[in-house]
Amino acid sequence: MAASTVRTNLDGKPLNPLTILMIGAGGFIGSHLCEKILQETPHKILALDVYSDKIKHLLEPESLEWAGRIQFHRINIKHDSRLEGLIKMSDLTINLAAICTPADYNTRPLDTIYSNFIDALPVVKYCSENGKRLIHFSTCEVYGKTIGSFLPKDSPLRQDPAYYLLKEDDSPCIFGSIEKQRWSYACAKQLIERLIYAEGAENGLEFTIVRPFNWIGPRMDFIPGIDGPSEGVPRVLACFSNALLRREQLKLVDGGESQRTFVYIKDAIEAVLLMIENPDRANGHIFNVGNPNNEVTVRQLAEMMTAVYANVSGEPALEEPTVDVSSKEFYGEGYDDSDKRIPDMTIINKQLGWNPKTSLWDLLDSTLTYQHKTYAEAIKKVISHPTTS
Ligand SMILES: NC(=O)c1ccc[n+]([C@@H]2O[C@H](COP(=O)([O-])OP(=O)(O)OC[C@H]3O[C@@H](n4cnc5c(N)ncnc54)[C@H](O)[C@@H]3O)[C@@H](O)[C@H]2O)c1
Ligand SMILES: O=c1ccn([C@@H]2O[C@H](COP(=O)(O)OP(=O)(O)O[C@H]3OC[C@](O)(CO)[C@H]3O)[C@@H](O)[C@H]2O)c(=O)[nH]1
Repeated sequence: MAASTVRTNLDGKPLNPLTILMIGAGGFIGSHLCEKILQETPHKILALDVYSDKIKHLLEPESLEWAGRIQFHRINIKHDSRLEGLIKMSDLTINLAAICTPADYNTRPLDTIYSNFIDALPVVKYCSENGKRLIHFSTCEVYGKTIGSFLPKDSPLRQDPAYYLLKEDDSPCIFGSIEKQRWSYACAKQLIERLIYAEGAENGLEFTIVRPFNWIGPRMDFIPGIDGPSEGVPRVLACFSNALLRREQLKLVDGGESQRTFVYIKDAIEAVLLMIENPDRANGHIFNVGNPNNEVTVRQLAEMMTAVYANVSGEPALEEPTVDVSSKEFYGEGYDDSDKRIPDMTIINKQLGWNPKTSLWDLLDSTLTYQHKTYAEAIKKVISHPTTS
């Protein structure tokens, strides 16, 4: 961006360049947010993470366009005394750090709870004590299951939005029993939301809470055996991409009946930038960020990805592209699922005027084009020389 352009917020007020501490900057969302901020704003980023692979293109000295506006700090927030100093140096802290892959929730519940609750505590505390603004990333999973999921399958009430639409200020949070450890993540996220809300109410913390609804796009997670562990289980986009790249069947957990709404990462990042630059409109709010128009069952997602990938790669799809697996077999004991996730958009529309733009077909097309370009050759090599991987 041209240094001389005066950037204004939604109310036409000029914006001063901010220093932003981004915790978890090296992850999927963090990498896109860093890119957006560096390309389109004058703000500075203190990028904190234990990994930097996904933002190395932004850190290389050749990227002179934004040299000096991003600084990487390899820090684990679990145990590092530098955290408070970095929060003090910044105008705003954005906390993205988390264990947030469902395969971990029931198999590593302690790590999941520590990561999503205990490790976030000092971040909230230091922001509150030092009068610093916080944007905290929660999740759509705090809603858990819909009210409608408890109705008989053929009940007409299931079609009524009152029984499924997820509203920030209205919907209850409905989790399964304690032995369903799937909900360890959602419960930890809910408690940190409540703590942040209470810090706002009792101590005046300026906060915004983001509830992402299945943001997807390039750089999400990893492809097992290529840039992540061979036995690792990433989120569904990467699981299905991995199967397509390897010409294997896509696994549908419990029949692939669960429903999700997917939003393109680049649309969603626009919403976060509006929150960053419009504190008067964003502070004290919890925002659903998703695309209610992009709802599919997981089975439909698999079918769409199969069709899009055949187009992108030029290779015909398998005759039987999917296979059913039980959740116990795929995720192990203690897995459970959200049945349906449609975000109500009233609050984000009213406060920030944000709407998602990209259709599911278009976002899958650009994402699978990226997956094919990035991984197809590496997968071919691994398949032809399995022992050298
Ligand atoms: N992607 C989505 O659709 C989605 C949906 C719901 C919620 N979220 C939330 O958004 C946030 C970011 O998600 P993402 O998809 O980018 O995940 P991600 O795993 O790609 O990114 C998280 C980053 O945090 C870092 N991190 C974790 N623990 C850390 C620690 N102790 N110290 C320093 N860094 C640490 C990781 O190394 C990683 O780079 C998470 O809080 C997640 O719960 C994301
Ligand atoms: O190979 C697979 C992998 C997954 N599924 C099913 O797809 C559904 C979605 O799974 P996934 O994207 O991995 O995760 P969730 O949507 O359940 O949870 C995420 O939502 C937001 C977030 O908080 C962070 O991203 C995270 O918790 C699900 O039904 C799987 O069972 C499949 O069939 N095959």
